[in-house]
Amino acid sequence: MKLRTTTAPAEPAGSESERLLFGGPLLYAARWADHDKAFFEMSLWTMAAKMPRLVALTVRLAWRADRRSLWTVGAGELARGISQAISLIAVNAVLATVLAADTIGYRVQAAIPAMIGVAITGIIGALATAASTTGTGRLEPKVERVATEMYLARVAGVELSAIEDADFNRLMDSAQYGASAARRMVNVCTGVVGSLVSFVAAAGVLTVLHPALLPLLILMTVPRSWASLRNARARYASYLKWMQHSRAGRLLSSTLTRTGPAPEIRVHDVGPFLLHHFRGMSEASEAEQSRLAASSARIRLIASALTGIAAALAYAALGGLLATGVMSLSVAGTAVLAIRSGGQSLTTLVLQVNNLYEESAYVGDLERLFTEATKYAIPTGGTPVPDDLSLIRFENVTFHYPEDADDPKEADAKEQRPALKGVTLDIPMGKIVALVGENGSGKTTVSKLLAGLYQPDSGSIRWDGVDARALDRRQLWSRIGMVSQDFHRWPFTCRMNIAIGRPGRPVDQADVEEAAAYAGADKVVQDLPRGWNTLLSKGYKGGHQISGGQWQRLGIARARYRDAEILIVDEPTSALDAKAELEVFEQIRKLADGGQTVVLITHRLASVRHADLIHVLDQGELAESGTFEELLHKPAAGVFRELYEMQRAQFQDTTLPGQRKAADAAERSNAR
Ligand SMILES: Nc1ncnc2c1ncn2[C@@H]1O[C@H](COP(=O)(O)OP(=O)(O)OP(=O)(O)O)[C@@H](O)[C@H]1O
Repeated sequence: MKLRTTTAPAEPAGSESERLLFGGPLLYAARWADHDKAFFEMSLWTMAAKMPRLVALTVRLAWRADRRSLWTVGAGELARGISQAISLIAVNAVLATVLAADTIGYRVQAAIPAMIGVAITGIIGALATAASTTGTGRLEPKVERVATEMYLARVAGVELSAIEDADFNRLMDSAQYGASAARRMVNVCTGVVGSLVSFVAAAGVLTVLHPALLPLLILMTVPRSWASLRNARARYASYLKWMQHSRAGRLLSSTLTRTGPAPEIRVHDVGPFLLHHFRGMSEASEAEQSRLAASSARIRLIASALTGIAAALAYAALGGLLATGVMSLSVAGTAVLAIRSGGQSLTTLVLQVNNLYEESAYVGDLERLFTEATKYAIPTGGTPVPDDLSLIRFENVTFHYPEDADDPKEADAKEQRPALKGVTLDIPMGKIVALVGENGSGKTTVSKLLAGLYQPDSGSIRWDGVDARALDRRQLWSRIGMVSQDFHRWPFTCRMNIAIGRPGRPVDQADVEEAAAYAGADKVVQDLPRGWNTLLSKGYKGGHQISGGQWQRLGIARARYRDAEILIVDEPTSALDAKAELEVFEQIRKLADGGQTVVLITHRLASVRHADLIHVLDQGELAESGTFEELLHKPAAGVFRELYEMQRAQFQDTTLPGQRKAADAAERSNAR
């Protein structure tokens, strides 16, 4: 049985702003893209089969978050339903006594115990509802927190290759809504349990009163249930269709309020332009909202008319039963009450089940992320890293970056070039090893493989003969400090930006200051308004911004503070002034004197003069290796010498004030 026969919503044509700014209907990875089709093609049975698992996941999350509150909610809902059933039976007793053939005084007196029963069950029902509401209120934020923590822990524990994988990325994107959906599911599940218990209570009472009444109750609720299902599905279909559009609208508004683009928005006067398109995109989705509201009103109107007809049928049947003497007046009165309360419960139940399904799609993504994250999880344990390490060797290492699987046709058409191909090189401990080569030659890739962030496709990286794949990865990382090209600028205090190099230990101010002095970051701190406590993020109160070169000094200080055996520095001086650059290279040289291994990636070839070993990479392959002198004085000029000559020529061409280039002078004398 299909819930709906129509297919998934067609691709949106896109608003004018969307076309102008984003080149047509947006190509973002839609977080619903994976399950929109599933939703629309899903039969009621598949849907019913899938839901218990997702409800169980939510219950497990709730159990983990706060089992006491979970018990409270369960017991509260059960008590509410039971009190409702007893209340109906008591009402029946009251009516039977009041309508019996006797004096009014006697009848009222006789009905008092049943009336007390109605009052007590009412009080119990109210208390149970209050307990359930309090429990749900306590559970909801905790479930969201537990689900978010699990999500974050799983994501933090996967390999870097998974984080860069397009499919996993899409899953991370959609699953991030799973935690808030799990929170809402707690409420919805409570609603389902509550309305189910209420419905069962009313249906039970009705069946006892007369078996023919139950189908009448169901008949009365069918139109309203149909309408609510239909409207919810229309809302959802519209949501799918317009999701990327709304996301783009939010992108525009957030761009206007973020600090990063703020200078350009002002200088280039982009504000009114963005506002104009924000309005354009909002108006397009407002039109969709109006269409939805009108269609929903229409459906409700039809449902109300059908409910009216069904109610008339039900009451006519009730009248028939009364007229034929099959049912007494008191039973008919109770039946009316039971039909009303059962009808309400059933409508709520259908609505809540519908909500449950909507939310469970998001929770399903969260569940899928948990499964996928386990597949890509960084292995725990392994061979201990040798204590007195003497050599790391890359043996015939070939490596491709994970491909973007978005367009397999494109991927097939263009055989991906490996980032590294058959690279064999040595990194002796306690030395300075430089990696040089042109842009894209594979230097950073070598450093990332060395740091255990990726594993080679073929070949191996051996730490004193042990394949790095077998090593305990956490231990391996504890030996490595890294200042990558795009090292993170933490939006924390200046002190924390250095101390985060050793996050597992308490902050040691003396070590922080030593590391800062080492990297020349002490001068940066002196100029900060609140010294070490200055928050290095402009968007917050007291936040302060520092220059790219100042950040770089902090990055180097952070790696120094980490005090790891192997320090990888990728373009450490790109943002430094000439004086600071000389200082940093001098400090790096001293590190090796102290026994630390430094793997230095740089384009400034003059700076690798003091390296013990230079590896030159060219298009992912090792072109040559040697010391600075060896590489410059090879009989046949290699890549290194070529690059070095080019850099040297740039400086020789530079004319200082009061000097004239030789060529210039020759030209002028010729002209004379
Ligand atoms: N995360 C990544 N995903 C896919 N390809 C990548 C990734 N990082 C680098 N590459 C590709 O791998 C190749 C080697 O890049 P790598 O960053 O190692 O070069 P590099 O020598 O460090 O360059 P540069 O001097 O510009 O920093 C390049 O072709 C690059 O496009």
